[in-house]
Amino acid sequence: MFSLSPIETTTMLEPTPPPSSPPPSTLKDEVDIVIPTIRNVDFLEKWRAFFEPYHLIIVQDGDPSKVIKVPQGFNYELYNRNDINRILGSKASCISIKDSACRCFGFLVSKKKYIFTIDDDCFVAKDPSGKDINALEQHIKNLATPSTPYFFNTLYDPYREGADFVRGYPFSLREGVPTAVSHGLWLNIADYDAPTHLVKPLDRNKRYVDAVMTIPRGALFPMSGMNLAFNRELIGPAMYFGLMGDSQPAGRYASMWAGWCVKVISDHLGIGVKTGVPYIWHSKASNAFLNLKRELKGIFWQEELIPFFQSVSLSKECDTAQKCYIELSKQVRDKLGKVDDYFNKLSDAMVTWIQCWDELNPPSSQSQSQVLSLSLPLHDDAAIILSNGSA
Ligand SMILES: O=c1ccn([C@@H]2O[C@H](COP(=O)(O)OP(=O)(O)O[C@H]3O[C@@H](CO)[C@H](O)[C@H]3O)[C@@H](O)[C@H]2O)c(=O)[nH]1
Ligand SMILES: [Mn+2]
Repeated sequence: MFSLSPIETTTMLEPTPPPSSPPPSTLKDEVDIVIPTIRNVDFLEKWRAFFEPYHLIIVQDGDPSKVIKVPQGFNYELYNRNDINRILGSKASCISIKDSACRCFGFLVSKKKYIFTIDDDCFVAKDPSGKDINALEQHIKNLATPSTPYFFNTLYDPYREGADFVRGYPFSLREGVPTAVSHGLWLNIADYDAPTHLVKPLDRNKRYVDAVMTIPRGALFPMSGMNLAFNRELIGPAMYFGLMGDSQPAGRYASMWAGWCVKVISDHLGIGVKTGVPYIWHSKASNAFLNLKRELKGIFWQEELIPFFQSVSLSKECDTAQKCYIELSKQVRDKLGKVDDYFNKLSDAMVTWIQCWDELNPPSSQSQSQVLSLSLPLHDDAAIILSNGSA
């Protein structure tokens, strides 16, 4: 068994004026904010009004002897590489080094229902009216309301204020399904790949689209870890960010890999993935030339990975995210191992990740719901799709 003892846990050091609208106490106890960092986390000062009531899990990448300065008044745990090695032992090899993928260690050690993960160069954005966007609050709203993966609502998220299901939307599908993931977006520097950044270095995203939509069942999407929230109890075991960075052939595909696994598993379990608001302000692009080197293999591999994920089918016995993930890891080895030996290693790392997950989150502590047996009054078409078990 692992023993968790982060090198630093701080409590509120000095009374600070409460944020304008403090979260309900229950909610504050249901969310961990996970931040991967290889620098300081001064950016938290800009988020204080929204983040201070919450617990932070800071995953320090790079040199563990470097002291990461955290602004006073935040309640946080900080884990560096020494902690990861101490807590996971030989299994620590599944947590990437020198890549933002290390953030998934924070998902592993959290005990909360919801995770919000954000990069340390992401700041509070303003909506078109000039109001600061409380990204965390919007993510929780997205996660707390159902998704509609089986039938697209053209007025987008029907559960948002001022919206609803449009005419022709089957009433048998209006209950929706639980939401596993809320994928937020970015103003200023969008999460582009290196080639796009290289050819469009001056591109800045100024377009604020006030919409949230469920990504339809069967559709994949390129998940970014920059501004992301999820229900840890529903899909946490599938949120592994893979083997990236140091001594790995690819980098900067961590969140995409996780997103493809999460989406096929969410489709199988009958839970939803939303994308859209909230926006954050992404302040800087990392070095596009270095990123091109890191991404190169991934750019070629993804042309083989997408057909693989589009063809994934999971057995009916897979009624939890863990079981789905283990079955998926076998398919990765069988079908992607021939693309590159890296995928055999990744398949093993997926199994190691689940072992870590189960050891740090023993079933008694997990209120992970078994697959949501689709008790929905399903429309015939959707029922037919489901009975084929096709993703
Ligand atoms: O070796 C590293 C490098 C970075 N980090 C931390 O990860 C995030 C993202 O880093 P950064 O903002 O420098 O890179 P971006 O290109 O803007 O990030 C996007 O690409 C993905 C990188 O793989 C990332 O998920 C996307 O958001 C920061 O918090 C860095 O401090 C790290 O931990 N280790
Ligand atoms: Mn960034």
